[in-house]
Amino acid sequence: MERVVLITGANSGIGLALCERLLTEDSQLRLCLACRNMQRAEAARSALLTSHSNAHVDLLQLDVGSVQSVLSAAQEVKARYNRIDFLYLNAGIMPNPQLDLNAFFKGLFSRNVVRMFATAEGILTQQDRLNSDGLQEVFATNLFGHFLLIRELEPLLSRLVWTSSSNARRSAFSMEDMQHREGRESYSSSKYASDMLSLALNRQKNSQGLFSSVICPGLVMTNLTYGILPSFFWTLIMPVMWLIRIFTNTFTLTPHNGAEALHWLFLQNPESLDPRAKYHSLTSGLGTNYTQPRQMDIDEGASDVLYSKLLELEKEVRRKLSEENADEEISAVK
Ligand SMILES: NC(=O)C1=CN([C@@H]2O[C@H](COP(=O)(O)OP(=O)(O)OC[C@H]3O[C@@H](n4cnc5c(N)ncnc54)[C@H](OP(=O)(O)O)[C@@H]3O)[C@@H](O)[C@H]2O)C=CC1
Ligand SMILES: CC(C)=CCC[C@@H](C)[C@H]1CC[C@H]2C3=C(CC[C@]12C)[C@@]1(C)CCC(=O)C[C@@H]1CC3
Repeated sequence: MERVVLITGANSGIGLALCERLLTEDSQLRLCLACRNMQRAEAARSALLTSHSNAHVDLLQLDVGSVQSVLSAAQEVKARYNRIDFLYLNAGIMPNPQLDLNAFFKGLFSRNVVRMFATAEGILTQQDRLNSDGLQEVFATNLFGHFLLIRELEPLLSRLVWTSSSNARRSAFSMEDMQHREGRESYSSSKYASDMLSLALNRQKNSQGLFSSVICPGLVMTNLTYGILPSFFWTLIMPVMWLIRIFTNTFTLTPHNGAEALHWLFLQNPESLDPRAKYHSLTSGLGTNYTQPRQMDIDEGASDVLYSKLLELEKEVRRKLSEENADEEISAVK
């Protein structure tokens, strides 16, 4: 039977590499690339069809950072498919990243140097802003848009896979400020929230046959990392990065390597997976790829609280949207 796989943020980086890997694994697959920019989505589709000429590759317009776009895209998915075998929640942003060079050089000479290279703990901040739905942009894109998509498509779904990060950190997240309006680590906070949400979804939905997993792709050269340092600089320090890889294995560096855990999960029986584990894509010093589960630092109770808060926010945004639509209808009649 033809399996249907929907991937958000599939037009570049890790998402596009995953598409390549999945088509190599199963040429009968129906892939749906859910992207906000249709020109880039078309280019990704053409690239995939060049290497897999008989592949079934569909495109879907989806801006996960916009409530209206998620709701419209979900309607379109329901009209097109009667089930989604895998939903990869991969789209993500890190706007205006700032590297704290002082902390970086201090970290280089500390006991935590390996941890710093693996997680970027203490050396990276971002500047977030409100989007047109009145939500924090990073929260809306990396977490809430995906949550809404899951809620809309729930009856069609069986497997969810989140592209999280080693940068997800408990101390960056606050339940009182889940959108991270106050701090400067919105990326870390949103990724920690996705880890929590995955656990909560497993607790609430496994009995109904829905399973969620989280992965970390390692440090990968993509548009996201080129936003932190320019691509020529990364190319310049590539020999140093290969050296660091010997000590951490988290410097996967290429999108193909970064997609290792996403691909590996595609081959696993969901019941054999650990809901409290994050599955890491790792690459050894000799260039061998493998997947390793590592326990996440999460409370089950807190994950349930986050789930309830997201349901509340969902109600609020739906109410706001229907009020706005009603206002528009009234002014159209006038
Ligand atoms: N690169 C790395 O080292 C790491 C990356 N990650 C995670 O991996 C995931 C993929 O990122 P990566 O491949 O690195 O970076 P890219 O920037 O190459 O890919 C991000 C993808 O997400 C899409 N996207 C962004 N915002 C939206 C939106 N509002 N609606 C729909 N699609 C959107 C982008 O589309 P567009 O082209 O339109 O911008 C792009 O296709 C992210 O979740 C990221 O946080 C995690 C750990 C490390
Ligand atoms: C010599 C050398 C390799 C310098 C690079 C220093 C930093 C720019 C990187 C060190 C750890 C990196 C890292 C990320 C970005 C780049 C670093 C801060 C991520 C935050 C990218 C996105 C993620 O989701 C996790 C990554 C963790 C490690």
